[in-house]
Amino acid sequence: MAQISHTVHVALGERAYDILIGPDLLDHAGAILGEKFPGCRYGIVTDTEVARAQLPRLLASLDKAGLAHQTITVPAGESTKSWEHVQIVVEGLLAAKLERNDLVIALGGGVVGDLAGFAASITRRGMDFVQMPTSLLAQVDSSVGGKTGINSPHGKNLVGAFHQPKLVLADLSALDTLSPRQFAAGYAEVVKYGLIDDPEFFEWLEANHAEIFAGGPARGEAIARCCAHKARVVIEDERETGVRALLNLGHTFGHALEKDTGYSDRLLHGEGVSIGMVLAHTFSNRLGLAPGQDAGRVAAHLRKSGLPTTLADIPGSLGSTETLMAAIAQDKKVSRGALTFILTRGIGQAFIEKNVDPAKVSAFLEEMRKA
Ligand SMILES: NC(=O)c1ccc[n+]([C@@H]2O[C@H](COP(=O)([O-])OP(=O)(O)OC[C@H]3O[C@@H](n4cnc5c(N)ncnc54)[C@H](O)[C@@H]3O)[C@@H](O)[C@H]2O)c1
Ligand SMILES: O=C(O)C(=O)C[C@@H](O)[C@H](O)[C@H](O)COP(=O)(O)O
Ligand SMILES: [Zn+2]
Repeated sequence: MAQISHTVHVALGERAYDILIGPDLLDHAGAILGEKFPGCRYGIVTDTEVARAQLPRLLASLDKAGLAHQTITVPAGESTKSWEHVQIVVEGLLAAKLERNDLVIALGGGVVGDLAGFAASITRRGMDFVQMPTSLLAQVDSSVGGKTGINSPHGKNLVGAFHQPKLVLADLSALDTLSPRQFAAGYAEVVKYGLIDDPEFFEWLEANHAEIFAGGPARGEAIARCCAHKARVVIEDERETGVRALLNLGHTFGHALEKDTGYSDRLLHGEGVSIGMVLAHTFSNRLGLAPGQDAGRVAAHLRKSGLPTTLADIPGSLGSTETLMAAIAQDKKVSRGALTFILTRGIGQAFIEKNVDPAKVSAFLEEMRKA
């Protein structure tokens, strides 16, 4: 029997699903899927590193349950979120003769989840999929909420679809093979939930982050709290017409930096979010909205967790401020040409600010480059 330590329900009417969290879910995935989706065959999408570290557990459990499956393996890393790999995944699903009512499994981090989810959304005009997140980032954020897609040379996540999974299985023991740098990157998105509107959670993280990193019971609790937070927001605003934009705290800056560094190992998504959240707090302070000590406290906690917090922490040289501003101008929150930022009045008091003056953003970035 699978041990399920937490269940979070995402109540989206006919698109509702559960997030199951537990220590050994990949070993029981076959039994869980066989009962929930009788008769289905499975197209597993994973990357080279996860294929080595975690795929054998999933394959063994599907075989034990007698479920038919084919695996499509893509290269690990952010550059795999590309048109080229959408084509490879879609053609792989078709070559495996998976039918519209079969299921795609995304086994991996956010890259595999976003890519496989998008491929599922367009294959045979829409196949269902199951998220099996194996990175901390994917367990607390990307596997939940239905944003899928790829990057473009024009910007981050500019191509995609809203496509909710049918089920999320978050196996806590999968995190045992994740590198410390990747774990820390995922932790930035954990901190994000506290900074948006839950100052008590941020305080709890300050007190418990060592146990979360060490793999104690606080880890599962943190993951469940993040999923519950994200589920609440997604239920209220599935397609980001309003409050869901709060989940983008730190991302306008972060995405521009990811594009500038070529979607490479120079800056992981969570690292960009870490720097972006510090910039969002500091910018809010410069605009007279938030106390300076809050930005300092946020930066101190992220730094203590092994994350970069300043532009100078990014290895190599950055493009010009104009280049960064051009990337920011392609952000999906831009409306009628006006910039939207998630700003804050302090820890746990984020808000959506429309019509932010680009000249102020540009001057702020100039200041931060010299800091
Ligand atoms: N859809 C959303 O709502 C959403 C939310 C947040 C982030 N994202 C996206 O998610 C992506 C980042 O996700 P990520 O941080 O998981 O990156 P990732 O998918 O690249 O995974 C990180 C690295 O860790 C490896 N890995 C993953 N699980 C492992 C395991 N258990 N053992 C060993 N290695 C493992 C992967 O192979 C990869 O090299 C970005 O593209 C970001 O834009 C999407
Ligand atoms: O789910 C959301 O909504 C988020 O904004 C979560 C983010 O952590 C995530 O990085 C998301 O992919 C960013 O969305 P985007 O719309 O700015 O591409
Ligand atoms: Zn993110």
